[in-house]
Amino acid sequence: MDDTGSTTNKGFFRSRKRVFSFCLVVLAVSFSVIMLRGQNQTRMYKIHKWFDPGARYETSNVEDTGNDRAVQSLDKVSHSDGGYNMVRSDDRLDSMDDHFKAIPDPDLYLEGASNGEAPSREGAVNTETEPSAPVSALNLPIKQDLGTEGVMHDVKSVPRNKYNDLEGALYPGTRQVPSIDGAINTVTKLAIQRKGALFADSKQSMPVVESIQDLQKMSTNRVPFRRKVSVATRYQTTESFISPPGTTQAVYYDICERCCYRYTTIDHDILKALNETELKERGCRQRLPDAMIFGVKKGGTTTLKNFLSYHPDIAFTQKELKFFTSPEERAKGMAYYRSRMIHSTPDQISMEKTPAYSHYPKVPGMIKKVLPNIKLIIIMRDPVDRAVSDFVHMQVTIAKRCQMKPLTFTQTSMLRDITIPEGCNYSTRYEINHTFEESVIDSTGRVKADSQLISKGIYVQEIQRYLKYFKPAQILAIDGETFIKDPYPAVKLVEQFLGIRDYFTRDHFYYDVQKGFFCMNKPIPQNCMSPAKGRPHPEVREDTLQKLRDFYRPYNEKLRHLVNLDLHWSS
Ligand SMILES: Nc1ncnc2c1ncn2[C@@H]1O[C@H](COP(=O)(O)OS(=O)(=O)O)[C@@H](OP(=O)(O)O)[C@H]1O
Repeated sequence: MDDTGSTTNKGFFRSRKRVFSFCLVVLAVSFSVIMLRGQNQTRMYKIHKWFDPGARYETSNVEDTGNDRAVQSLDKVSHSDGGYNMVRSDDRLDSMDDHFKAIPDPDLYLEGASNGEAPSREGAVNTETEPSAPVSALNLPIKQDLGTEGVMHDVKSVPRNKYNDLEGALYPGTRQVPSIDGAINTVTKLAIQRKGALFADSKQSMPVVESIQDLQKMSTNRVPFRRKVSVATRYQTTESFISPPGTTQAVYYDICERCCYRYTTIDHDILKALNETELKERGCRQRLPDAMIFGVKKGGTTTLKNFLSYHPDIAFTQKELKFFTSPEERAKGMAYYRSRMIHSTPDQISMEKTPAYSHYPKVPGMIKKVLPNIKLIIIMRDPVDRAVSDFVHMQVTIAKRCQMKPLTFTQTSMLRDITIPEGCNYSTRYEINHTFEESVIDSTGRVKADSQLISKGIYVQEIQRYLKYFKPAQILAIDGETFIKDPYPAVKLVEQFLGIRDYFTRDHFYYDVQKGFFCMNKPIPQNCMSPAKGRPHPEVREDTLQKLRDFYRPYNEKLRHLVNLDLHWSS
């Protein structure tokens, strides 16, 4: 044995230096082989993740494009008569901008093309041709049986008059919330027991809630109470602790190691971007959306977005980008659109949500041109509830625009007591009047089918427009009413649909009696939507409700067949 310890090739290995160099070369070669294999495996993972029935990625496409799936897909699509060809081009984003120039502005539909008039109800329904397949043959990938999940429950009306801001205080009326029996599931009970006590807000002199029994009693007796988060509660984060949840300052949770942002609470802007260095380290880039929530307005889109934002495999752009509905935004081009997206890691799905995308007829065609493989999610609720919710939303918006803030609770309890200044009602198509009834029923007693409060509830038409461009398997429809009563099955369905990790568990969610809705308990405890979501609704006259139900019935019936969902509100 020589001084290298080797028994072979004495000539070559006669010095330690040569042995060391040899080892270095071997190491370098092995490392390269491992890296190459690793890359291939990543590609395979992506293919597996995205190749489900209906997705239109091709193996070569995915391998070529690597991590930047959506952006690269732009250069492989060009339109020809009757279809989409795969072509190559170098000026990918710019070339796609040309597509927009050829497409009429979607706003023309809603604001009226030349005479300022919106199309009639018939016109609206027939603006687009019917999808090529008969409606009954379409089978969207959602067949939910959400009733078996354990926390489905009856709904009861309980008073909700405890809001004291403009967002939440319009009406002291009633709202539908789940009954306590069904709502408090085991997980919530445990959470409450673990916390020991919930405290009443001293200002409102509401009772203290100390046990699950107290909670049940109060709910049965319809006693309002507020929860105060204990100031002593701290959560382990790698960030320095700023302030506890429930206070006005945001707390940042650096608990998603592979994300490009820190989490904060739903009341605040819930994702906070990392700094430049951190973004680089984690391979973060802005990417065009792989998936989006495209509707419907007031369907529960924000709650779904917020919940999904906490999934480590999803990077959800928080702001509604409204790119496809705004000519000004589109004029800025695709590179600009991408620059508005949140940073995502190569393994994350990049998402945005703009509910208006479902309501503008030309939008599906535009999306198809630039994002042909996108996965689309629509969440729909009873169109009658949607209309009331939209009415309240519009009143708040008008009030804000007219600088009527701040208003006290009594002032806002009924907007009919407030004189909206001339020129304040900026949206004539909505025809927002003092009462809901005046806004949706005309002087002859008929439903105002042209009003956007009404037309935005014709979901079957909206989905059909998307089905002209996208395969059914690219669209996931969620029943927003079921989602309100229990969000868990819906988020599981989304995970499945997107092909991402099985992350959410039941104990991510709990029913918050004070809020009257489900909130998140994980990864951030007691994380509810802001008062702008779940506003009290006005009482609506029974005959108005009946007219609206009659109006929507045929559309809902068609919708039920189309999406293959058991929509309890459809008949
Ligand atoms: N968990 C939870 N918490 C609070 N609110 C919830 C929740 N789940 C669904 N919702 C319902 O979401 C409705 C608002 O819908 P959107 O977020 O789509 O509205 S918007 O179009 O973005 O303005 C909102 O409508 P309103 O009740 O009229 O405010 C809620 O009913």
